[in-house]
Amino acid sequence: MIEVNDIAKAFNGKDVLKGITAEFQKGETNLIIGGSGTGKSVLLKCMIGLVKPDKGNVLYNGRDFYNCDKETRQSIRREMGVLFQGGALFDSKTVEENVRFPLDMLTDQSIQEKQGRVAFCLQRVGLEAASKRMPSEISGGMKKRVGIARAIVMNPKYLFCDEPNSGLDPLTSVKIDELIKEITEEYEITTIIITHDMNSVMEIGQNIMFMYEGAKLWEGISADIIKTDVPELKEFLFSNKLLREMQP
Ligand SMILES: Nc1ncnc2c1ncn2[C@@H]1O[C@H](COP(=O)(O)OP(=O)(O)OP(=O)(O)O)[C@@H](O)[C@H]1O
Repeated sequence: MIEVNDIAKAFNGKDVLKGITAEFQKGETNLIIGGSGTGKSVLLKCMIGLVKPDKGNVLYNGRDFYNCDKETRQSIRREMGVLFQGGALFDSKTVEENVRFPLDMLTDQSIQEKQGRVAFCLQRVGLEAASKRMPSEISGGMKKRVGIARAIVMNPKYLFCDEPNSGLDPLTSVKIDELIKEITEEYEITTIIITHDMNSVMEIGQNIMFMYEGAKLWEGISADIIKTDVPELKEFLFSNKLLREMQP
């Protein structure tokens, strides 16, 4: 479980996060939704240590990420997997080398152990046949799969995905969502996904948090979201024509 307590952050005097408190459960796909510029990415960066919050704390299974010793912080970091927007693959490395990269950087495993783990992860995302290809030779959906394989190669307890569906067609998006949800449940990972994709909200929104101007305005499950009374959330949701037609 990840607990975020009263996280605040300002840039150049502008409050970007205004005291966010939330819990994200193990084995669930936790979604963070909201319009552009509402602070979703900054919150995620505060959680993974890329941006230091001005106030508040983040607890990883009770361990306070910003108020712990160096060794504890290092071990929490090793328990995190991140799927970056756009995949962030190294163009000059093969699929297999991209997935192996965290193992090369962070472990002293033998080459056989690393190859075994990489083969397992590539097989898990259905890409074993593409291991020797270069990123330029594979599709956008396959690149996301490589990103997922790399994000899970260290066997993470926590998985962070920044807009995993961006740039994908609807069918491929659904497949990526399903893969992330399956992996989350199978390995009991606490997964946090930033998304704009309303299909993801409805299909894999086991816990959804809606942000507006740096604050949390709503949280709940997908079955309840379209019954919301929060005007800002209604406006966000029902800008989507399909959902407008489903509006109760
Ligand atoms: N390093 C930074 N320095 C200054 N301002 C920043 C920095 N990072 C983010 N911001 C500002 O913080 C606000 C929130 O940005 P953030 O990227 O979290 O939005 P978002 O909700 O993820 O939006 P989107 O959905 O468009 O990605 C924006 O106004 C952005 O310009």
